[in-house]
Amino acid sequence: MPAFDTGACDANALEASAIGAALDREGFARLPGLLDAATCNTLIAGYADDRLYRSTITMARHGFGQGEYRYFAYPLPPVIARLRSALYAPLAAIASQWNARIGIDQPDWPTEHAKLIARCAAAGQMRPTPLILRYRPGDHNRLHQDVYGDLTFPLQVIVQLSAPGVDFAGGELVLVEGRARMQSRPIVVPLKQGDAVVIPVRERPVASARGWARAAMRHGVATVTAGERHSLGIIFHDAR
Ligand SMILES: O=C(O)CCC(=O)C(=O)O
Ligand SMILES: [Fe+2]
Repeated sequence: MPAFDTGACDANALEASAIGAALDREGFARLPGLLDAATCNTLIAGYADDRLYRSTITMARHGFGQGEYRYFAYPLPPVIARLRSALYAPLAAIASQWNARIGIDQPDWPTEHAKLIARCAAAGQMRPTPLILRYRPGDHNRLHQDVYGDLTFPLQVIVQLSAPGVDFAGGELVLVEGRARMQSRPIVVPLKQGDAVVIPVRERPVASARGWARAAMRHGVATVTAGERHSLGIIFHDAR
């Protein structure tokens, strides 16, 4: 079993107010250097270890794009379990603020991740959603939203595990923002190895002339043109 508990996450990166401000300004918030290179490489090496996963998805079979991803099984590798609960706290504060602005999803969000998981279980959502993705040349991820049941926590995190320009080329993370009566806006998120990004799962509040409006958000990955790209997805709600 790889040594998953070596990676520390940078607590300074987890300021709710800074993350919230970046989301408001750009539609995403980068968390630079969330994982060190050794932890990224250990997670990549773990892609081959069947014992870590509950299922493997061939994206082309479902019209999701081309490539493969694997959902981690419970218990999650310690570094992922720690990241999921450490990241949740500041994001729950932002999610509650978004509720006040545009009233999405739940009336309130628990402050601890374990309580969100209990709420998911009560709604019949009991399967873990953190996943690792693997893209090879020609692979890509079509624009989508990671909704896994009625209970959808509105923010998620993606970690770039491979080194762009070294391990792979192409494969840019792309967000598309849709607003009423406007053309869609493309957003490319620049990420280095170990960087993470916080993105809205389905929508986010945007300031408009008449108060807060909703912007619909989808994300995907452009075609990988060379090498191999791995990423880690941390979704906070569990799946049906
Ligand atoms: O590979 C990526 O960067 C995107 C992964 C993704 O869609 C997700 O984590 O939800
Ligand atoms: Fe996704």
